[in-house]
Amino acid sequence: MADNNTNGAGPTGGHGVEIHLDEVSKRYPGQKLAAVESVTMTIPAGETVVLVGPSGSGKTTTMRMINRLIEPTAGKITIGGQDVLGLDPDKLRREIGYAIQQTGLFPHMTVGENVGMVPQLVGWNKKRINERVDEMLDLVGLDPAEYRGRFPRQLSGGQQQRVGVARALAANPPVLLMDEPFGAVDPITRGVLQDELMRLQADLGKTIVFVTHDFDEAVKLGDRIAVLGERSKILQYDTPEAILANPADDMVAGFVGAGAALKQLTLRRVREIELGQVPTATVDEAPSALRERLGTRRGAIGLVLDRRNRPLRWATAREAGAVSGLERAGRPVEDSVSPASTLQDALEAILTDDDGVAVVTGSRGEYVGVVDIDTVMNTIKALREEHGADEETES
Ligand SMILES: Nc1ncnc2c1ncn2[C@@H]1O[C@H](COP(=O)(O)OP(=O)(O)OP(=O)(O)O)[C@@H](O)[C@H]1O
Repeated sequence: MADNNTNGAGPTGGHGVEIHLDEVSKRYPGQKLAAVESVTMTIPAGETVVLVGPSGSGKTTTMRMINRLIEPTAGKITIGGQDVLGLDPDKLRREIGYAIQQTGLFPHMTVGENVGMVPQLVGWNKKRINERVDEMLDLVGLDPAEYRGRFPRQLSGGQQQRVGVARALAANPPVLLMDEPFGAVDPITRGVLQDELMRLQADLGKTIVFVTHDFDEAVKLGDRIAVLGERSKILQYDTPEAILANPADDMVAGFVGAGAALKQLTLRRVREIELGQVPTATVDEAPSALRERLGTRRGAIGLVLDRRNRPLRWATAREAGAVSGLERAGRPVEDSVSPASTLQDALEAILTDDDGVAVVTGSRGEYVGVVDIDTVMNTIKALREEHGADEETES
């Protein structure tokens, strides 16, 4: 918004800009205590920052002051260096995408008219609006021909949320404010919508401020999370990894909830850790070859690979010794994970494997390495150390 996009940006416009809150407060008329008290934070350009905190902590109030749906009582807010209090509020709001749980769609307007509303307000011509509407509906996974002419009540909850996101993005704003946008849909649809938002954001690079009271949603979507306490006091503002590894205090720990260590595993990919290796042999080799590579270590297992290096079977030295051909040795490899899998997926595979090992395969299904429980435990430990958790407990 700062620079070039006042009439709706072209394809390269609309990239995120920094938002800065400087000692921003809000006291509602007639209230003794402020709803938001002296919040200072910087939301970096192009990042998704999630505000989480208990009900009534002031998340929505804080967010709505950014587009001046609520006027701050004190403090300063800048977007891309521009002081928002110096801007015309209507113009400001057209340049900031806004998506909310209740979708805010106008019931008497079609999906197309809802999505095209802001572009129309800022004066785009009809052709450009129509093209943009179709492009946006496509982007959020709704077939324009089918949905453009429908009314909101003719859509499912998840589809309405998609339209809400399409509308928020229509004028290509650099900043997107999202207030529990997926709060009203079932958990499966919610997961799908979260994935879609992440995919969109990877391409669009907006600055997104996202409010939720669901910490898992915050971990999934946030580049950073601000955990807010009463009156929007910032209890911790950091990456999901850092907050999970080392919550700043008991309040944050309580909010993070049980299973913080397990949640960390959703943030790490198999490709980021050092894989283990097991002895291998191809099906064409003699069983003795695998037996020799496995040596005499008890419980050691190896992999039989096919001619294209894809894992076929797990076998111990003894199992290799009991067959005339490796294609029948041991037991089949049931499952594998990829370098892009999360460590949580890997842990799942480890726990369901008889020998507690997950095999990792590359894009052509070829053997790359293995992950076992020790690797996963060491990763959790390293994460804790990286984020200073141990120093803290010692001091
Ligand atoms: N219009 C208003 N007038 C007076 N008080 C208000 C108004 N809007 C919000 N509040 C109060 O301000 C505080 C913060 O509310 P806010 O909606 O920002 O919290 P929140 O963290 O978004 O909560 P939730 O998760 O329940 O939506 C609450 O104590 C609320 O009662």
